[in-house]
Amino acid sequence: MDEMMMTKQMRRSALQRNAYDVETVRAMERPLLNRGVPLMRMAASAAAQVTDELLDEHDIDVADANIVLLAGAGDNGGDGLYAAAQLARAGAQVTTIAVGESLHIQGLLAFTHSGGRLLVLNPEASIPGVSNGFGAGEAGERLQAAMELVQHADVVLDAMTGIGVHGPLQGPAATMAQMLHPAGESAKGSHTTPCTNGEKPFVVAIDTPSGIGVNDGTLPGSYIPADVTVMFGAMKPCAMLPPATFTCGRVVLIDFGFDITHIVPAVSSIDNKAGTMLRRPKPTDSKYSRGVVGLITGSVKYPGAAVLSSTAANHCNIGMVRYLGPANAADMVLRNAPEIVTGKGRVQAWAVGSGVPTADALYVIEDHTSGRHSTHTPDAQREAIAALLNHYALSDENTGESVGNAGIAPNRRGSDLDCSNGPWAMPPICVDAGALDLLPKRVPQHVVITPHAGELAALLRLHGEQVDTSAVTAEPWRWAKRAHELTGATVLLKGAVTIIVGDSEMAGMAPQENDDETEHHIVAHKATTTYISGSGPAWLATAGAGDVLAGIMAAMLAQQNEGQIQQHPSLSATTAASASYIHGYAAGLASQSNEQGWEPPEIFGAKGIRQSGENPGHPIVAGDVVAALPQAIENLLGNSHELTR
Ligand SMILES: NC(=O)C1=CN([C@@H]2O[C@H](COP(=O)(O)OP(=O)(O)OC[C@H]3O[C@@H](n4cnc5c(N)ncnc54)[C@H](O)[C@@H]3O)[C@@H](O)[C@H]2O)[C@@H](O)CC1
Ligand SMILES: [K+]
Repeated sequence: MDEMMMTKQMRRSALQRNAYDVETVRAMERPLLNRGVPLMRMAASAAAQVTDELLDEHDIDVADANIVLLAGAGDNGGDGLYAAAQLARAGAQVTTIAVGESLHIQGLLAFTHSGGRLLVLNPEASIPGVSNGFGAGEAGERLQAAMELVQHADVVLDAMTGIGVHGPLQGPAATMAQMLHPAGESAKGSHTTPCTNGEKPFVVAIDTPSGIGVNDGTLPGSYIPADVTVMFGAMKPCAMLPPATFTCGRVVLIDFGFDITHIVPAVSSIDNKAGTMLRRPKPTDSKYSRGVVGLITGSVKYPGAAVLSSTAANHCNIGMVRYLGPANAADMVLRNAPEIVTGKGRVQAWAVGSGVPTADALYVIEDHTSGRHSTHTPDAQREAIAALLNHYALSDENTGESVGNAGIAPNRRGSDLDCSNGPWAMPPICVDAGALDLLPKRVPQHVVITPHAGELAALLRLHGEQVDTSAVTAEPWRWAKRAHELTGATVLLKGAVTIIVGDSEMAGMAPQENDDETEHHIVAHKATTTYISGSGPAWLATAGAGDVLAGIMAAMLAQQNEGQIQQHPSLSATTAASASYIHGYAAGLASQSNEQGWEPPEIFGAKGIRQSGENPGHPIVAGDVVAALPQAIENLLGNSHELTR
C-alpha cells in the first residue's frame, strides 16, 4: 500500500472511530472558513445527494418526490435550505416549514429561486419577502397545514437545530418534533421499517437529529429520530453515545478535511484496535507467561456463573485459569473444563463477583427460605472477595495530594509511584455484579468495574449520589464519568452501546508551576478517556452474557505485559473496551448476525464501506458466545484493520 493510500485509510478510520465535542468542531471549522472553503454548500450538496440516493433505493424518482424541509433560524437551517434548493432543481416538490424567527438569508434566496414553497409557523417571525405577523388562530391553521404536509411527505429533511442547539427544543420546533415522534415511542427501531405510504416519511437529519444533546448524547426533550443522519466534518458525541446514538439511524459522514491530527476526541470507539490488545503467543511462552486468570465468581446459588466466567476466560487467549469458589461450583467448572485449576496461586488478573449475590440479595434469600426475620449470613465468596478487594483500597496517602476531587490518578511518569507494593502492585481486577458493593471507596484505575445501569446507580448511591436506574439510563455517560471520578476505577457501563470511562494518558500529569489557567483546565478536562463499544447484536441480551464478559475481561487484563496496566494510565480503559468489543464480536459470530449496537459511520463518497444489517441472525445463549471466542480471536488477531464477519 503506498503512503498516500495508507494516509487516506488511516484518516477515514480515525473519522469513523472518533467524535469531537462542539467547541472542538467549531475550532476545526474555523481555519477552513477563513480560507473561504464553502462548507455550507458542500454540506448541503452532500445532504441532497444522500436524500436522492435514499429515494432511489426505495424506487421513488426525485422528480416525483414530496419533500418537506423543517428549517430553523441558524446555519443548520441554511444547510437545509441549500439542500432543499438542489432537490427542488432536480424536480422534487419541496416545501420549507420555518420553525424559527428567521431563516438563513442566502439559503432562503437559493431556495425560493429554485421554486420551493415556504410556510412560516412562528407568529413572531421576521422573514424577508414573506408577510409577517399573524394571530393565534392563523398560527393554529398553519400548524395544521404543516402537519398535513409532513404526513404526505416522502422525506422530511430535519434542519431545525444542529450543533447550536441549547437545551430541550422550544416553540414550533418542539411542536413539530412531537408531531413526528410522539413522546414514549422508543428511539431505536421506530424507523427501522420506514414507510412512505402516508404513515411515516423518511427522515434525513441535517448534521444531527434536532433536539438531541449533541455533546452529551442525552435526549433532553422532544426530538426527531432519523433514518439517515448526514453529519458534517466529524462525528459529534451524540453519534456514539446512548441514548442519542439510537436516534441517528444510519450516519453518513461528510469529510470536510478537518485537521484531526493531535486533536483529542471526546469519545472513541475501540473497533478494530481491539485485535491489537490480544497477545500473540511466542515460541518461548509458557502457560504462565501467556497470563493466568484468577476467578472468584459463582456461588452455591448461582454456580452457572462460575462455569460461564471460567470457560470464557479459558477460551480467551491465556495460559491458565484458577477458580476459587464453593464445591458445587468448582465441580461444575471442572466438569466443563478439566484444565481449569481450583485453588490459590499467582495470577496476572482477577475477575470477582459474577454470580455472587449482593448483600441485599443474601438478606432476601435468607428471609425467604427461613420464613423468619434474620440478618444475612456472611457468604464465603463475598468474604474472599472483600479480603482481596481490601488490597486495592487507596488511602489518602497513596491517592496523592494531586487527586483532590478531580479523580486524577497520581503521577505515574516520575518516580513518585512505588509499584512494588500496595494497591498499585496488585494485579488488574474486574469487579462485577455481587462484588460491586464491596468496592473500596477509592481504588487505582487498574480496577475495572462492569456494572449495568441498575448496579451503577446502586454504587453511586453508596457514594452519596441520589440517582436511580432510569437516571443512569438517561445520562449514562455523565454517570459513568462520575463513578470514575468518585472511585478512581475504570468504569465499563454495560448496554447495547457500552460506555467505558477511565484515565487518559494525560491523567496525573500535574500542570507545571508556570502553566497558565487555560492549560491547567485542558489537562484536567482531558484526564479521562471515553470509549464506546457496540459490536454485539441484540441477541447478546441473554442470561449469563455478563458472566462471560467478566471472564473475557480478566483474560484481556491478564495477557497485557505484566505491570504495564498499572504504569500506563489509559491501558485499563483500552483493554476494557477491547474485552467488550471481543464479547460483542463473538456474539455476532455465534448468532450469525451482522447487526451491531453501534456501527461506524459511512464516509460520504468512499466506495465499498457501506455497512448493512442484512443478516439478522438467530438467538444464542451465553455459552454460544464462549464457543465462538477462538474464531473471534483468530479473526481479530489476523485482521486488525479490516474486519469481516
Ligand atoms: N460553522 C459553519 O461554517 C458550518 C456550519 N454548519 C451547520 O451549521 C450548524 C450550526 O449552526 P448554528 O451555530 O447557527 O446553530 P444551529 O443552526 O444548529 O442552531 C441554532 C438555531 O437553533 C435555535 N435553537 C437553539 N436551541 C433551540 C431550542 N432548544 N429550541 C428551539 N430552537 C433552538 C436557535 O434559536 C438558532 O436559530 C451545524 O450544525 C451545521 O449544520 C455547516 O453548514 C458546515 C459549516
Ligand atoms: K438537524
